[in-house]
Amino acid sequence: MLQSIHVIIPFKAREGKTRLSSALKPAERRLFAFAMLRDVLAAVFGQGRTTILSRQEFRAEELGIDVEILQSELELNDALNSLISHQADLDWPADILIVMADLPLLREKEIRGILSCQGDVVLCPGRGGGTNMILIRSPKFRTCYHGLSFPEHMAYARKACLNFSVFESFRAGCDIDEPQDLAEVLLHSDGEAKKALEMMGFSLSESGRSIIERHYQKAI
Ligand SMILES: Nc1nc2c(ncn2[C@@H]2O[C@H](COP(=O)(O)OP(=O)(O)OP(=O)(O)O)[C@@H](O)[C@H]2O)c(=O)[nH]1
Ligand SMILES: C[C@H](OP(=O)(O)O)C(=O)O
Repeated sequence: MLQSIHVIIPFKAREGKTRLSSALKPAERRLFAFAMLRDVLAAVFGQGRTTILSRQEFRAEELGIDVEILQSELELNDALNSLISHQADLDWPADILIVMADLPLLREKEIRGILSCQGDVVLCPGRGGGTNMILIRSPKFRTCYHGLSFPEHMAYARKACLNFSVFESFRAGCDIDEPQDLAEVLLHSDGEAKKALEMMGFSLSESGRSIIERHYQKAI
């Protein structure tokens, strides 16, 4: 029988996506972060219990989707590892799939893809050495996000004598961190994040000087 899955989506409702500051104002970054979160929620829909692990409180109406929200002021790893420890204390009723909230290119196909991989742990690398998704089947695993987390997660699994595999995917590997990443949203997605960028005046460039350009700055 297939093990059930508990999807956990870490999210910062405020002060997030600061690396986009040169392209988006604070209110635009918040709007865009919520739009990317909606795209991720659409990709994981139907896979199992889903929890948004939010650093800050936010009104469910702002998201506009009925989903469990767990607010924790703990740092990312402390919050996640507390949830993993709790799952272990409950004799592991479900595997845990951690999916970052800044993956707007994600589709159900990538979620099915990581779930089909073997191993006590399945790691999905992001660009620049990060880890965009982690499927955890063992209560012995703990996260070590930030910096070069992908090699650090592999090292952790080895040290804990856990079998791990790597799920490589263009879409799942495309986390939106820097202004140049915004082009990927316009090029490869049709979801809420793309609509948000277009509403804010972004489009693919016809000039060839840059991939995207901004025709206007609509007050939001
Ligand atoms: N719950 C929670 N989520 C976090 C935390 N830090 C990052 N995240 C989320 O994890 C995902 C990937 O993290 P980052 O790419 O570093 O996101 P970020 O911190 O908003 O980006 P920068 O400010 O540009 O570093 C994003 O969806 C964030 O919302 C945290 O401390 N707590
Ligand atoms: C959370 C962090 O995201 P990044 O800062 O690499 O985008 C990571 O993947 O370790």
